[in-house]
Amino acid sequence: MSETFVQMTDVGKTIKGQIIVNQLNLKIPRGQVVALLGGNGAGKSTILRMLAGIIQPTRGDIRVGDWSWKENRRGYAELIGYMPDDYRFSPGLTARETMAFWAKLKGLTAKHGDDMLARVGLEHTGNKTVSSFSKGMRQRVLFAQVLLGQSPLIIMDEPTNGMDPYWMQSFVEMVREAAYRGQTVLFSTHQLHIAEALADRILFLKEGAIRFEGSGEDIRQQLGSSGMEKAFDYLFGIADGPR
Ligand SMILES: Nc1ncnc2c1ncn2[C@@H]1O[C@H](COP(=O)(O)OP(=O)(O)OP(=O)(O)O)[C@@H](O)[C@H]1O
Repeated sequence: MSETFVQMTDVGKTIKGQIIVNQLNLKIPRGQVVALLGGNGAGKSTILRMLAGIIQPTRGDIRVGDWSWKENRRGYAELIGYMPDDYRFSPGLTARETMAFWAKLKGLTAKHGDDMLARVGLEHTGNKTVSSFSKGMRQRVLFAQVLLGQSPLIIMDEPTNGMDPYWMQSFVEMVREAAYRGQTVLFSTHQLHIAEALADRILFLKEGAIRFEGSGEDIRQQLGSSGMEKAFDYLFGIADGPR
């Protein structure tokens, strides 16, 4: 797991004069699962959106595989599956129609869409409109979408938001399988146990910068059994930081 697949070099994002992301440097090897943690407004979604090519950095460079977005937008986009944190589904479309649409965009058949819907346990509700689904069910549709086409890089913004414990566990297993197949995964979460269960590497963000990082094991070794909570307390300024 040594080949760098994602590289962010001196990446910054300023919006309306406010620095949102500050000189971010990050290398992610192929097949690594990385969790982004941080309080509200820490910059997680902004970083994920820049990586997904939805917004552009104000400065610095982002490369995924052989491409940067500036050099080859199409080549770059083809490497990426993105699960946004808020997605407005087309009101009249069923889950199957929605998946068929996304499958077509990726050059796949409607059958691929159906198969993926079954993987997230929604085969029996596929003919209902997605707008009638609960939050957790909508998240599972979005997760099915991100798994379509086995993109080399999967980017997910708070993917387990609203998922019940059973589907959180299934989510963890499916993401692990994806990483085992060599897909690289970057996701944000507020759920410390999901980050610990899933990520090879956890990045703690504050004010658009990485303040602390390591594996779940590293964090426990440095900070004891409640290491994740301690690191989080540090982020919120409640305790002294990890040294
Ligand atoms: N388009 C925008 N216009 C103005 N400010 C923005 C814009 N996008 C992001 N911001 C600001 O950037 C900061 C980081 O936002 P971001 O959504 O990246 O945080 P986050 O870590 O994902 O937060 P949360 O955990 O609440 O989802 C916030 O202060 C936010 O208000």
